[in-house]
Amino acid sequence: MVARPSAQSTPAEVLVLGGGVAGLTTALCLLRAGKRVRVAARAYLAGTTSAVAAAFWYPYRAYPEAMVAPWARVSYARFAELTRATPEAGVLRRETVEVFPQPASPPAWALDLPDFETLPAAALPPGYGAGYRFTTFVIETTIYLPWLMRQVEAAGGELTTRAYANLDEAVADCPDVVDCTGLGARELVPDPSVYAVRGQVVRVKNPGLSRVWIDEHSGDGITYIVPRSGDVVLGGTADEHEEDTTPDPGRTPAIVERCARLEPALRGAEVVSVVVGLRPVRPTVRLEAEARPGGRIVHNYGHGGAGVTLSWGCAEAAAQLILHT
Ligand SMILES: Cc1cc2nc3c(=O)[nH]c(=O)nc-3n(C[C@H](O)[C@H](O)[C@H](O)COP(=O)(O)OP(=O)(O)OC[C@H]3O[C@@H](n4cnc5c(N)ncnc54)[C@H](O)[C@@H]3O)c2cc1C
Repeated sequence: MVARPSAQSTPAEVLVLGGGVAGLTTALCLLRAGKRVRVAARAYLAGTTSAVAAAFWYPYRAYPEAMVAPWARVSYARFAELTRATPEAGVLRRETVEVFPQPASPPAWALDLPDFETLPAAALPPGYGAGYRFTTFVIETTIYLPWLMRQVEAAGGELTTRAYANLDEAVADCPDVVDCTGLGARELVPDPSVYAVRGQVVRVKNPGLSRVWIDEHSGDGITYIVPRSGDVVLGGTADEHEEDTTPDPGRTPAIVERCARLEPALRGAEVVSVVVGLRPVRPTVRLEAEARPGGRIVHNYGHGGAGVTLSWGCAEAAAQLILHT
């Protein structure tokens, strides 16, 4: 599926750097708009953060909120379409309950979700002071990322494996570049404001669950339960500036226990795998065009803990910058 760079008969009009969810979605938007596109990435699939993501629609650790909400809304609509018309993409519609230890105001992104509702106190698990219910989408990355790659190729895009040392090298290859390199942007751009927030998740066999749970605020670590078709992703951790991608077996029991307090059926569930990824966090998502000698770069990176959630909104905005500036 993925080729080394080759001499193309017709050179690409846009070079997309990055083969994670940001790069592949951006490439697809550009191809659908009629551009000839080459994707170049150091790694695809299991070599990306995108493959580790839980990956449910939920704006988490991505800024500024005023931009994140509209980008997330676009993705919400695209994922809804995929569940309706494209089951092979691996996107599941899921009821979600988010709980809080204290009373809480709804976030800005929640206000125009079609079925967002505040839970009555009687519907909350013991010890919680507030909660919401809404529909989210779970993106099964083991299915969705290969599906995106197939879509890119079917639309005429080329997927190549190559690590670029800097952006001038990329512009020398193609004057229009979209930079979707996630944490890699720190060295490539270079952009020292991008940093890693390490996340460890535990995948267990699904004992028959379908509801997503989120508890971000109970004080003993972010907790989420994300049922997929064959397993459940249990999270998690959020370790600022930590970059060791080796799973820490010492943290797995605490993750499972926190989740089992919300869904007792998880107690004793068989662990399938434990994986770690590095969220590409930045004070704000970088989505803008930058002129460089001989060409221009559209940046689309720094999506933090919400790169899947923002993928379609940011990809469409990045494609617009290429098409109309
Ligand atoms: C544990 C965990 C759980 C998460 N859960 C969720 C969730 O539930 N929902 C959600 O929305 N988000 C979630 N996220 C966040 C999400 O995974 C990221 O925001 C998203 O994957 C970032 O996508 P990306 O394409 O920008 O980066 P990546 O997936 O890391 O892709 C970057 C690409 O750039 C390439 N690259 C880098 N440098 C270079 C270079 N110099 N030359 C060429 N190629 C280069 C890489 O090889 C790779 O192909 C989670 C993250 C973690 C770690």
